[in-house]
Amino acid sequence: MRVTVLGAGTMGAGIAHAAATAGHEVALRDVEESYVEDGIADIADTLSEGVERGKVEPAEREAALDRITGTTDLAAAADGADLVIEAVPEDMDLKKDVLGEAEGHVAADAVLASNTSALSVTELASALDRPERLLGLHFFNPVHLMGLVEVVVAERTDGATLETARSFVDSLGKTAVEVRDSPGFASSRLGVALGAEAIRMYETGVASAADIDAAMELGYNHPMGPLKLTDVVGLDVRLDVLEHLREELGERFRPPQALKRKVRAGKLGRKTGEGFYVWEDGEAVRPADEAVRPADAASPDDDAGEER
Ligand SMILES: NC(=O)c1ccc[n+]([C@@H]2O[C@H](COP(=O)([O-])OP(=O)(O)OC[C@H]3O[C@@H](n4cnc5c(N)ncnc54)[C@H](O)[C@@H]3O)[C@@H](O)[C@H]2O)c1
Repeated sequence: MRVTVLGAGTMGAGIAHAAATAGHEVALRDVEESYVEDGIADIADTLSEGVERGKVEPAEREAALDRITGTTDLAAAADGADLVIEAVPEDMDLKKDVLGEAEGHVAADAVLASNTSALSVTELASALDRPERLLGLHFFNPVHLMGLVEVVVAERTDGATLETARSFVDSLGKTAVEVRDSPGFASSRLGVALGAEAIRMYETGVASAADIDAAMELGYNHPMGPLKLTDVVGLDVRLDVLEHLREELGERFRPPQALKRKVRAGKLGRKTGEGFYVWEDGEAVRPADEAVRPADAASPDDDAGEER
């Protein structure tokens, strides 16, 4: 398959890596030459780590890199594409423009896909002449290690588009879950619901951060507890998702006060060195053990009058 990836950032480079490793010809496009080069350098580094760990044969690394062509030229990138996946920043207007422009360069039966985390794929499709050819392909970071892809079926996605997308996901050795286009899809909606409840338990003093996480890790075999995972994802990212889901789905997604307070204080988790844990060299070294303020100890249902 000829696959065009738009955006050579974290996710675009990861998707290009996964597709090339699976034997697809990949065109990777970004707006600046240096961004394209950085994306390809990241893929080369990740493949080198795989070789060092004995997971990737040196010849496989070379073959995968040979299958990737970097460019800033959209027409060249989209030429002959069977599948175009956009992984540009999470902005509705930008994504509509990028998909609309790409549609003008591909055959009528090419499939278009968005890696959006949360935007409505149905709304993205409204910008296209052939909305039935668009769906969501929601990859997870780091793409080369994560086994899941959410296949997001928009209102007008047709069967042939879905079939092509499913066989592409299969070819990557990943598992597709099919989700109707709805806020938070399946993964983010459930993930933030668990995270938000864990934060409410933390702020009302039900248990310490470490014990809440241990309950899920040891009692439910989650590889990482919900508070530590919130630190890894970024508290600001989680807050944005909760605010979006609250708007779309209602008050059960209201962000907890402790989350808002930490974000306001710049305690965004691993990337800033503190969230629910203190982080050093990418590792959680101890719980942040912040004193719980009396206001937080009130029932989370008592803060209906809070500012937003
Ligand atoms: N980072 C994650 O963990 C994650 C996980 C799942 C989904 N996503 C989604 O994937 C998308 C990309 O996220 P990211 O983290 O890779 O962002 P990023 O900022 O790392 O990369 C985005 C890239 O797109 C490029 N770009 C901007 N305009 C472009 C255009 N017109 N054509 C081509 N490239 C263009 C930028 O220069 C940048 O290199 C977002 O929609 C995000 O919500 C991110």
